[in-house]
Amino acid sequence: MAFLELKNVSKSFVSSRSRSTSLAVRDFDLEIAPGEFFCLLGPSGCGKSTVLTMLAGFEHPTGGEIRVNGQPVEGPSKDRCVVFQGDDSLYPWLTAAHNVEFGLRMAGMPSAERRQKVEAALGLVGLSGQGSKFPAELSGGMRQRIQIARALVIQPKVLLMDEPFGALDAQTRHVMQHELRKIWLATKSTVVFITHDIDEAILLGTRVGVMTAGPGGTLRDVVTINIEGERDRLDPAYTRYYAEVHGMIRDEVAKSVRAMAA
Ligand SMILES: Nc1ncnc2c1ncn2[C@@H]1O[C@H](COP(=O)(O)OP(=O)(O)OP(=O)(O)O)[C@@H](O)[C@H]1O
Repeated sequence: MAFLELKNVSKSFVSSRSRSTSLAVRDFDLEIAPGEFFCLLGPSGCGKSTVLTMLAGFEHPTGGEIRVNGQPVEGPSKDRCVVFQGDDSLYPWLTAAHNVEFGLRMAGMPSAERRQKVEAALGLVGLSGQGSKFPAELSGGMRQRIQIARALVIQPKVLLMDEPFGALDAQTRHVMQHELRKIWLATKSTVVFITHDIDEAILLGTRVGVMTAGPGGTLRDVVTINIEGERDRLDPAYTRYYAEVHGMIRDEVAKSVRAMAA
């Protein structure tokens, strides 16, 4: 059963200065089942973030249709939570726990229930006992985990993540990938995850979608990653998937280089 559906979706932007139109995404068709972890890869500028912002309801398709649980997406919803790259969106004047709690407070949840949920969310991201610290007292990786906890605590039906680990150093990134995989195995939320990193996509995704080069990228192929449980870069299956996806990305990058040179 499809939970997220993108049917023949296109998106054009009109420049406010020149009034010219540029195509960001074209004829994008995809169905995502509940509980999937779908990773979207593609060359820079192919339209990955545009797909995500349309799923979030921040932008509207100029063609086609997007449905979540059978309902057309008409705008943002608390059922679809977005985590962006970096940690700029935390409130610096609130503690980590109060940042995580913010959405629950806005929803009017009683304080005892809020505290319990915040503690559980901090535990899920490996930050139990760190709730009284302010963002400035935490490392970049910890701040990013607070962002993820803030999204998880409201138990959204869909978690939309746009390169959430893009700004982290390699070591922290590996730790965060491992933790996100564990969180997803425990919660089985529906996740759409944008990344540039083939390794990250294969470590995390149940399926990996590869987009064609932009401008006006579309979905080229989807690879199902059949590796259960924790994933390991030394697993021969990992290497096979890596080679398959890498081949597709290499072709697409070569096409975009040729198009730029023409
Ligand atoms: N708000 C906007 N207004 C005008 N053009 C936009 C807007 N957002 C995106 N674009 C254009 O749409 C195209 C796709 O951009 P998008 O950010 O979705 O690509 P991407 O695959 O996420 O890129 P990257 O991997 O570099 O982050 C680009 O040509 C970009 O300039």
